[in-house]
Amino acid sequence: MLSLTNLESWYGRSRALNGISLEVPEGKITGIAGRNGTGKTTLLKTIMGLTDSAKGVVRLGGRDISAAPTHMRARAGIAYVPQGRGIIPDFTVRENIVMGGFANRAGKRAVPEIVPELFPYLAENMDRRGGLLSGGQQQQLAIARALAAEPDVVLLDEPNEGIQPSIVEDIEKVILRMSRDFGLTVILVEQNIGFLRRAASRFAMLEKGAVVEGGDISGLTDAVVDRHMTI
Ligand SMILES: Nc1ncnc2c1ncn2[C@@H]1O[C@H](COP(=O)(O)OP(=O)(O)OP(=O)(O)O)[C@@H](O)[C@H]1O
Repeated sequence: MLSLTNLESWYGRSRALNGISLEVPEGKITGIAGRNGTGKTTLLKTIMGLTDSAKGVVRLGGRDISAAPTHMRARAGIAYVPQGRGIIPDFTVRENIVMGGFANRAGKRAVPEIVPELFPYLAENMDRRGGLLSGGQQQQLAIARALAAEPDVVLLDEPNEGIQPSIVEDIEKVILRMSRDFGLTVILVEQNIGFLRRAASRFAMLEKGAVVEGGDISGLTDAVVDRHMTI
């Protein structure tokens, strides 16, 4: 279980999270929603220790990792798939995936066995340069790289943003399988409310760096969406 208590987070002197507390159930998908600029990405970055400074407590399986540097959080079992994917264009598909193995607790530096089943395109194009892949294929690559760490928790930041519709469905299936078949705990930042309702068991709606609504996914009603997401 990942548990966040009173998280505050800063970029320089500007505070972007204002005391977020969230219990993230194990093996389930927790959805994070909210308008642009409300702190969704910052929440994921703060869990990874990637903002300039932070306060509050991040616990993973009961262990307080709030003071741990990013690579130790990765080693503790949290993998981050950032918005914009962050793949290395000059590395091959294989090299990009294996890079994720730096945080593998069993010391494995390999393409996970599950990759061919989840991502047939990647399996068939292991020697292709990452930069030659389409946006959707790069998103798949970023997820495969996260899985190379064999994490317990995966943080996904708008995995379907800017991706051609034909691949969106494939990526959604993979996200669902992460929790249903592999028992991974997932935090999913997602603007597509339909997918959030299908995939997540719990949600948190953010406004100005704070949780304004949250709980069981059944509480993510049209009224809540209208109140906090329409512009
Ligand atoms: N690197 C940064 N330096 C300074 N301020 C930042 C930085 N990144 C984000 N912010 C600010 O922090 C606040 C939260 O931004 P964040 O990116 O977390 O929002 P978001 O909900 O993920 O938005 P989006 O949907 O646009 O990705 C915003 O006010 C934003 O301007």
